Amino acid sequence: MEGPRPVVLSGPSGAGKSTLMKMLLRDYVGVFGFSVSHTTRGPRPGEVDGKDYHFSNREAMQEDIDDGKYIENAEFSGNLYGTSKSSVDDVRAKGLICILDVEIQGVKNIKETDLDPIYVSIQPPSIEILEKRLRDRNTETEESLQKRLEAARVDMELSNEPGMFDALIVNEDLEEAYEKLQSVLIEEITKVQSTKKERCNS
Ligand SMILES: Nc1ncnc2c1ncn2[C@@H]1O[C@H](COP(=O)(O)OP(=O)(O)OP(=O)(O)O)[C@@H](O)[C@H]1O
Ligand SMILES: Nc1nc2c(ncn2[C@@H]2O[C@H](COP(=O)(O)O)[C@@H](O)[C@H]2O)c(=O)[nH]1
Repeated sequence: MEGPRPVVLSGPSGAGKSTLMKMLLRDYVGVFGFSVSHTTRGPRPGEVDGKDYHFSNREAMQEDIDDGKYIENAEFSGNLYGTSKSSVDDVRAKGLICILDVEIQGVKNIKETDLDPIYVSIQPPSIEILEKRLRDRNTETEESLQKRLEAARVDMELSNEPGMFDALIVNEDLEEAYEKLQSVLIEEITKVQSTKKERCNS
């Protein structure tokens, strides 16, 4: 498909991916679009079906995975997560930079496809700070928090492998991390903004 390159945002749960992505969507209306994933985990308070996730069940998701409707899928902390082809196509068809928020197995799976995104890893300053952020977010049970911290340790190691990511951003100060993220994506942002301007002027 023609158009701007998608962006894969990855990194440990609690590192700040959603926070940074929401900042991009807020500041660049008509430039970015979020690929809404499917998951078997239950919604958190305030999460909206079809906006934050397509909340599903394992049987339905597995059937669609088997039917080839997903670009990638992975098991994370006891739940199934996946990116459907239609979620990405819907965003790309509008000429927007499609943002995919996926864990590390999803990154590896996407590398086997022809999507050709920009790969960005958002990392916490330390595992201790990550734990504090996850606890303060108040979304996890002790069991799921421990699973996420274990997955975070694996992620923090794998993310440093050469060639895994185009950019690694440590999210210590939020504004500084956001500045870095914008600078990594500036070429694609400018492309979309120029196309929009040309359309307005013609
Ligand atoms: N730079 C920062 N300093 C302090 N707190 C932060 C920072 N960035 C994000 N947070 C907070 O940390 C928590 C985790 O952030 P967020 O939910 O964006 O992480 P995430 O990577 O999207 O997690 P998940 O993968 O579980 O969805 C949130 O409560 C958020 O407000
Ligand atoms: N491989 C995929 N990973 C995904 C997808 N959507 C989200 N995620 C990742 O799951 C964890 C947990 O998310 P949470 O919302 O339960 O906190 C996080 O690391 C996300 O990046 C997906 O479609 N595929």
